[in-house]
Amino acid sequence: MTVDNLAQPARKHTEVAVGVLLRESDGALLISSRPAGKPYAGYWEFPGGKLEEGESVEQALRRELVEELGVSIGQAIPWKVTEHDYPHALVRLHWCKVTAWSGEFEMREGQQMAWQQLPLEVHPVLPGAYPVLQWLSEERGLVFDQGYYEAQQPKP
Ligand SMILES: Nc1nc2c([nH]c(=O)n2[C@@H]2O[C@H](COP(=O)(O)OP(=O)(O)OP(=O)(O)O)[C@@H](O)[C@H]2O)c(=O)[nH]1
Repeated sequence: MTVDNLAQPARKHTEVAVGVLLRESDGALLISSRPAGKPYAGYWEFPGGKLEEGESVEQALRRELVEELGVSIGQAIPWKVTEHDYPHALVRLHWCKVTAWSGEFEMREGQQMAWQQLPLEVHPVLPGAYPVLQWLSEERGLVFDQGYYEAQQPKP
């Protein structure tokens, strides 16, 4: 262990379950805007949220999608795990694919949602979602251009 490690306790990860909802008819993906009052309000992201005490990723995702969008998901298929270090939190994102759900979409937190093809037309996109856009692009034989999304970030 280095002196740095002793001086600065490791930041604790915030575990987050995130759903990539894929529409069967055309492969469109669901993206939603972060509600007012949260960090990065107005940024577009994949729906999901933090795990609560004792919850599995699938349980948290199921709960969050009811709370945010009013839909009940079928199976959450674990896909990948990423980490992102934001000024407000060090997050570990558990990405799941979801291809089945029931219920009508309702924006229960005053957010917006959009079914999108790649590259996304909505902006700005939360940087923590870039890796997923890259994997989805690769799966579809498309080029992922991070610069396209970075250019749409608000200027400081
Ligand atoms: N839902 C979601 N969160 C993401 C994505 N990418 C990403 O970095 N994150 C980060 O993961 C964390 C998720 O927290 P959240 O604020 O959405 O969770 P929550 O609904 O449980 O929030 P709250 O209980 O604090 O209101 C945030 O730090 C957010 O910046 C994404 O694509 N979707």
